This record gives sequence, C-alpha cells and structure tokens, in this order.
Amino acid sequence: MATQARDRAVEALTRLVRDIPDFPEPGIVFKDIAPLLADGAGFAAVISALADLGRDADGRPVVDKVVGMEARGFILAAPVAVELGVGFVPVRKAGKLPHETHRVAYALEYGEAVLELHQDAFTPGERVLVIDDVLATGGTARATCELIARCGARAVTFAVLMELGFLSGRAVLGDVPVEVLATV
Ligand SMILES: O=P(O)(O)OC[C@H]1O[C@H](OP(=O)(O)OP(=O)(O)O)[C@H](O)[C@@H]1O
Ligand SMILES: Nc1ncnc2[nH]cnc12
Repeated sequence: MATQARDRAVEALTRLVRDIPDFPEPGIVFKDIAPLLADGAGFAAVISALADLGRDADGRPVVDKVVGMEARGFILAAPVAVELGVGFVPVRKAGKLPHETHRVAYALEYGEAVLELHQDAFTPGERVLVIDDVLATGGTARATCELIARCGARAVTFAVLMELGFLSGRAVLGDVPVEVLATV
C-alpha cells in the first residue's frame, strides 16, 4: 500500500514538476511545483506518500506534530498533518509570528534569511515530522531542526519531494533521518 502511494507520487513528480532556468537569479534551475499542486490526483499522491513517512507498519502516527516552512512547506505539511490526525506548526520567515519566538539565521541556494518558531509551539519531548518541497543546500532544513530543538522537541524525520543531489544538503543535517521522494 505504502509502496503504491510512493510510486504514484514519484510518477506525479516526474511528470508535473517543471524546471525554470535562471530563476530567481542566473545559474539557478528552479524546481516549480505549481503544476503538481494544480493536478488534484498528483497533489493527493504526494500528500499520501509524505503522510506514510509519519506512520508505523500498522498505520498509526509515530509523530506528535508536523512542521512546514514558509511558504511552500506550508502547502505540503498542513494536509499531511490532517491525514495523520496530528497538529501542524508553521516555521516562518522573520517578523511574521506574533508571540515570543526562537530565531535562526541561515543561507540557502539563492540568498540568506531568518526563520522563526514560536517558543511554546511544542510540549517538551514531542516528535516532529518536518516537511518541505526541496532540499538544496540544507540551510532551511538545518535551521528548522535547530529551532525545533531549541523548543525542547525533536525532528525525527525530514521529508522532501525533491533533493538537489549535487548540493549535498543532507550532509548538514547531522543525524536527522532524511526521506526523499525523488533525487534530481
Ligand atoms: O536547502 P536550501 O538551500 O535551504 O533551499 C531549500 C528551500 O528553498 C525554498 O524556499 P524559499 O526560501 O525559496 O521560500 P518559498 O517557499 O517562500 O519560495 C524551498 O521551499 C526550501 O524551503
Ligand atoms: N533550485 C531550486 N528550486 C526550487 N526551490 C529551491 N530552493 C532552493 N533551491 C531551489
């Protein structure tokens, strides 16, 4: 069952993610997931495959929360949390969260930014599934795992649709297990 969901997701990714050369700056080949999101069956396939990564063999959730990073991570992580029946927590870019936050500065494939997380987002010891669309340099993922740790919780899996293998982003994630539906 899980294998079938994953196969459908990989097929959808292969068919519906498009390459946009030189966006947002020269030399970057941007992986655009808009056509995938616009395809009902394709979108459902990737959500189902990602949700399977948060369940045990009996179909029970093995995580307490799902985290998504602004902005594309939100689109994927929120429906995964609903499928798993657990809560969703947003990691946001600087200045957007209204309550007290932890902050981490980071670099990504095309720039630098700051991510924030509400200090009271987790109960200490909670297990977290982190979801995003692309793993490039790993800067965003690493900053997110650091924020989760500062809140006393633990990122047990970092899951993405696509890994840009040539950037070796998973190397900066230490011992956080990385799950990737497609390497491009
Ligand atoms: O591994 P990295 O080098 O950190 O790059 C990956 C990140 O870059 C993109 O987000 P971006 O910051 O462009 O934000 P967006 O989702 O708002 O477009 C993508 O959605 C990942 O979060
Ligand atoms: N090449 C890329 N395409 C889409 N999102 C990205 N985030 C970082 N690098 C990216």
